Amino acid sequence: MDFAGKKLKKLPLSMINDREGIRKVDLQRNRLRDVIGISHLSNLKELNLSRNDLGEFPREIRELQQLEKLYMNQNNIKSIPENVFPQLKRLTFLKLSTNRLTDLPLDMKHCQSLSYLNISNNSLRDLQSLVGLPRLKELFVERNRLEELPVSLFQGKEFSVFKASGNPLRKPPEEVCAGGLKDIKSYFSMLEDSSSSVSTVKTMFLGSSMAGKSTLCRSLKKGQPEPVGEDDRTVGIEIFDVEKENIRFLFWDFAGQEEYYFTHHVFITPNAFVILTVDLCSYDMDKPKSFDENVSFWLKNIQLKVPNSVVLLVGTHADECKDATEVSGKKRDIEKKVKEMLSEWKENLSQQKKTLQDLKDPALFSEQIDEIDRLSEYDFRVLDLIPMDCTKSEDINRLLNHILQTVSNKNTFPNIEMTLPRCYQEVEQDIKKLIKEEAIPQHGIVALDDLLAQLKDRHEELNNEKLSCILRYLHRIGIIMWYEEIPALRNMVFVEPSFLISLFKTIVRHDLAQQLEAIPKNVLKQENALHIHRDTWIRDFQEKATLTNKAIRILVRSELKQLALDDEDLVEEVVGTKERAGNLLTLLQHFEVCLPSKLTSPLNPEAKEFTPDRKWQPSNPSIYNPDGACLFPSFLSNNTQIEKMWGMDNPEDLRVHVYFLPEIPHGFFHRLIVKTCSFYPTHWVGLNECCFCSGEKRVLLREHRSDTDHFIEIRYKKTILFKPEEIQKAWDMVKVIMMKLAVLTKQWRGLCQLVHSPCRHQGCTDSFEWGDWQDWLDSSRADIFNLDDKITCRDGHVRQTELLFPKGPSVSHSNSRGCHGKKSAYDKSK
Ligand SMILES: Nc1nc2c(ncn2[C@@H]2O[C@H](COP(=O)(O)OP(=O)(O)OP(=O)(O)O)[C@@H](O)[C@H]2O)c(=O)[nH]1
Repeated sequence: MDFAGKKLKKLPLSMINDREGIRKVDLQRNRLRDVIGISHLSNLKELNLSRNDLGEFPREIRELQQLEKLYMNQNNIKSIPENVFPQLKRLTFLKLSTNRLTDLPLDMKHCQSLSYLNISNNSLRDLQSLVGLPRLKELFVERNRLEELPVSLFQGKEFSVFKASGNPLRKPPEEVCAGGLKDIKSYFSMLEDSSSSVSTVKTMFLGSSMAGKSTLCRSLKKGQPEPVGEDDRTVGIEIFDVEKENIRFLFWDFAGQEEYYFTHHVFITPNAFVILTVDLCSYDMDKPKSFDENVSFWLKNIQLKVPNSVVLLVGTHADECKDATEVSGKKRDIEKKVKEMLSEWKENLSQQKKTLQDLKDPALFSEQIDEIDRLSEYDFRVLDLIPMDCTKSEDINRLLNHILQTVSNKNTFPNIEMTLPRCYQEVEQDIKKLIKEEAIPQHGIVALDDLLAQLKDRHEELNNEKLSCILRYLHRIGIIMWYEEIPALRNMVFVEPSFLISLFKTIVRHDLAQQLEAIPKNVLKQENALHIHRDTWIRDFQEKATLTNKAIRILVRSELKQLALDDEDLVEEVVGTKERAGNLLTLLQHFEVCLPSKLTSPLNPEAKEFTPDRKWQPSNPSIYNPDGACLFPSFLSNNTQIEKMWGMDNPEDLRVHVYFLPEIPHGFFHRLIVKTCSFYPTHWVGLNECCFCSGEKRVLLREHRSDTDHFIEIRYKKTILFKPEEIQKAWDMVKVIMMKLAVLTKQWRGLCQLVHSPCRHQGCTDSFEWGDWQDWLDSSRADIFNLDDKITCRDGHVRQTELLFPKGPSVSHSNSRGCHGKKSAYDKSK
């Protein structure tokens, strides 16, 4: 029986009276506060009570002895009485996520058949009640308040899924849990031998160029002022390992110049302490731009990426201000503007939620409303500004004490202290020793098998699985880099991250044109290049943001030479050979920093022959071309090429607008381009536009940023779309882009999106809002179009619906449903 979204406050009588017949009831998205009478349905097997207003777990449910599946997610349940679950002997599936549970009943372990349990998004501190559930296979406990997981939960147990992210975990630390079940089990088994408690804090120094980040890092490490020359700009990122009062700090000093922003994103990770450095002397209270560039830009980017960060504001150059009054005035001004910014962000979210809830049928937007709720719950904290003079010892010490105090506060940093098996630290130290003893090359690039073998020599008790688990942990906290998820790099470990970062720096740097200019003649010769080639490389880079693979090879080679590391094998490893791309490009592409520019690769002799009427198999489009080039979209400065290739916009183009809340993160659009263009080899890229082709089909992506709205426009060029198959093809292409967009969005946890189709009438500003569009992305079914369906916008323009939004197979197309502007278009529930 389907009673979903009927605004019910009580169970419908028709349902209760049909006592024995009902097997399955869907009551989701109503306003139920109780379910009195539910026990009459003695044969009920599936009950969906999600998204209601239940404040208590209804005891009556224990009478439903045939119940197999129970959905109680998204209510306000605070506690569950005893003696319910032992009665539900057939219950296999229980979803209790997004409630207010602080405890679970002790007798929960007697729910004998339970195999799926989701209790994510509650306030649970303890999972002891789950120990002993005999059939549990899938367990979700994300975003609770768990500090420890009971070891007995995993003993003799074969979970197929276990998810625990978003908890202040210390035992095992979140970085271990992120490795999955195997890593958790390995961790506990290694913990049995011996353990120790360690406190590690990754501390990220961010802020505009010349603010004083490097000065702070070096001075804090030394415990006294350490001047940095004005021309000693940080390139990329520098890492410092600093131990103070038994707390290990990993200082990450991020370069402040704009050219580096788009690679920083990769290294801004959760569970870190952020120090945002602002030059107080050059800060101008009367110019909003000054606050935007020096404070708000950084805060927004941190908040979008890691929305539960703790940020400490540090105001440097205080000694260069006129007097103490100027310093305190600027401190107050920055703090006030930050507060306004944060409350504006909260207000925007609640306004957006209200807009969705005020729609005629808010149930169609329930997932989007949940997303907004999720964002509102994040606690992004910005601590008061500490003014200082980095050239003064007492200021450095004052800051150091303040940092120590802040990270030791359990309310601010609940999980810096963690319990680790002793071998975790031993393996880390052994890796350092291996480098020192030259058993691992100085650059730290080592084959996984080799590293495992060497570590095993020192730790007979650890097998490969356990060692890999430790390596994964070290990667997650930033001590080594091991990109297991990239097939080409799976067997490669970078035990010296600073070396890898220094390779990044050879290409991603503010003075790249000068670097190219400085390539000496003899080096050019080695690559069979002439001076005139070098001039073209510089021009191509400045005008088209492309850098040829030859130039990349030369730059990296000379960087390696400078580091006294120019052995040929390493060069091959890093910069590649004629047959394959090196590690560096693989990584840059993996992080969506660049993409191979226009394919001019030679014909592939392995390619399948084309036979008419048979589906054609393209040859490998990602073949590496040593004479090719890389395009860095972030370095582009105009859209000239796109304007030529795309031509004029036409109101009849099929259009989708993806709105970003609170805004499009810096670098997002270019990453989307890299992701999408690697899929469509024929493409043109510009500053905030990109256009690509697939056969006759042509699509444009365009980024719009204004003071009020940020959105990405997807535009499918007007073609005559008559037949459902043609329309389907157009939507398929849009779908591919939106899928890439959704994948990318996962990297920014503080982000949510709304999708609109603008009215197709020239000059009309009305638009239609899509319902829970993620369902469309997830579904593999073809959309079904009824070409007679019409929809009317607020301004009275009547349009066929199939060119406004894709539809699920049985969407109601009736105009009488009142699909006017800003109403749901894609109805997932139908
Ligand atoms: N007088 C004074 N000089 C400072 C202070 N802090 C930093 N400086 C100087 O300002 C200059 C820039 O400092 P850096 O630490 O290199 O700045 P940064 O933020 O790391 O800059 P990027 O590397 O470009 O990101 C250096 O010459 C420092 O010595 C301060 O509080 N007072």
